[in-house]
Amino acid sequence: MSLAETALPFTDIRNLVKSFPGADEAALAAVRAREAQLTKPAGSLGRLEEISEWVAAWSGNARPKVTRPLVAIFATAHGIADKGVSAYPSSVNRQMVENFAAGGAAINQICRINDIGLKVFDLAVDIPTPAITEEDAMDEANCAATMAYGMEALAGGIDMVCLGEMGIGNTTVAAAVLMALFGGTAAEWVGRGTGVDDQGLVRKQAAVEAAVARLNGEKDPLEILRRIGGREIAAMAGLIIAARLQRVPVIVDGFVTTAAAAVVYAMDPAGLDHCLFAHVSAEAAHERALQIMGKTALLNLGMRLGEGTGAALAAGLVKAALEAHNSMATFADAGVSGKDA
Ligand SMILES: Cc1cc2ncn([C@H]3O[C@H](COP(=O)(O)O)[C@@H](O)[C@H]3O)c2cc1C
Ligand SMILES: O=C(O)c1cccnc1
Repeated sequence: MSLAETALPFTDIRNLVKSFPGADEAALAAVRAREAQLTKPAGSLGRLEEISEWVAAWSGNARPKVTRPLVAIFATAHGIADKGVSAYPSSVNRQMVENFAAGGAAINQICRINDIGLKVFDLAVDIPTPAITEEDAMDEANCAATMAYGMEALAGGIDMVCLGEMGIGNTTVAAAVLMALFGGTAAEWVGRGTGVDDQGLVRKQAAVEAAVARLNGEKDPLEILRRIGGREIAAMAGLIIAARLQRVPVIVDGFVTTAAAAVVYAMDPAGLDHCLFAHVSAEAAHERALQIMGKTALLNLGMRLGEGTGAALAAGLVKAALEAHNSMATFADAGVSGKDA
């Protein structure tokens, strides 16, 4: 299918968000009932128990399983990268796409060890979107088409999806989107990304301020995404929306993927209930975004890579949680004494 055929205008996307299903309460209750029977002290698997409940609630399976997990990496280029806001050049984007294909990136190793599929989606990786300090990144048709393209990552029976991205300059774009959505100052949203020096940080802050100023107070989340976002952020926002409708749990990675999630959150504060936040990135403002949305990340490993690496690590824990839930013996099966028996 061509992008033009799959393109949705923003009104259609708003309607999709309005039709979001809630949690599957029956599946959730079934998991809680089984959890209570398993041979361990009640609650002793901590957040692993919550993970089993979360997969059940959002996949609609009383015996939650993940058999086809995928890391979807959206790769693109940003005009803003030419303004000295990243420690690396945009040529890295295509080189990393080739590295993903050759199996040489960090994400390849984490996917292999956790038996997770990996697909890279090329969002015109050699054609940067205009610098958001000066021009809108996308027009509506393009932004909606890119969101629709992101939705296609669920094709082929994917039953859990991890968000990943590659796009030099995208921590600047993510900071601009988050500031426009949630307020605050550029200094509060900007961090060192790939490792910019102090002067780079000042340039980044100025770029975020200029991009947000261009919006003249625009608060519509899709307009913010279109005007000062980027293609990978649009595709990931689309994927989060499609996953909710198709009952596929989503694992959000770090700062950049959280900016995509924040667009959906701003449209519907319950719209991320099917998303697990994998880790707190070392990118300073990530924790701030999580706090605003009331999310508690699973891991804190000091990582600041992107590519979906944190999400893929969390996916390994999800698999472990589900294996424990589904394969442990019950007190009755194993003849183990229950509490105070
Ligand atoms: C070799 C390399 C591999 C990467 N993999 C992810 N990123 C990460 O760094 C970029 C964002 O940081 P900034 O906003 O500072 O450019 C994104 O491409 C992100 O995915 C990488 C960056 C580099 C250099
Ligand atoms: O947390 C992230 O997503 C991140 C941080 C630094 C560079 N790229 C991505």
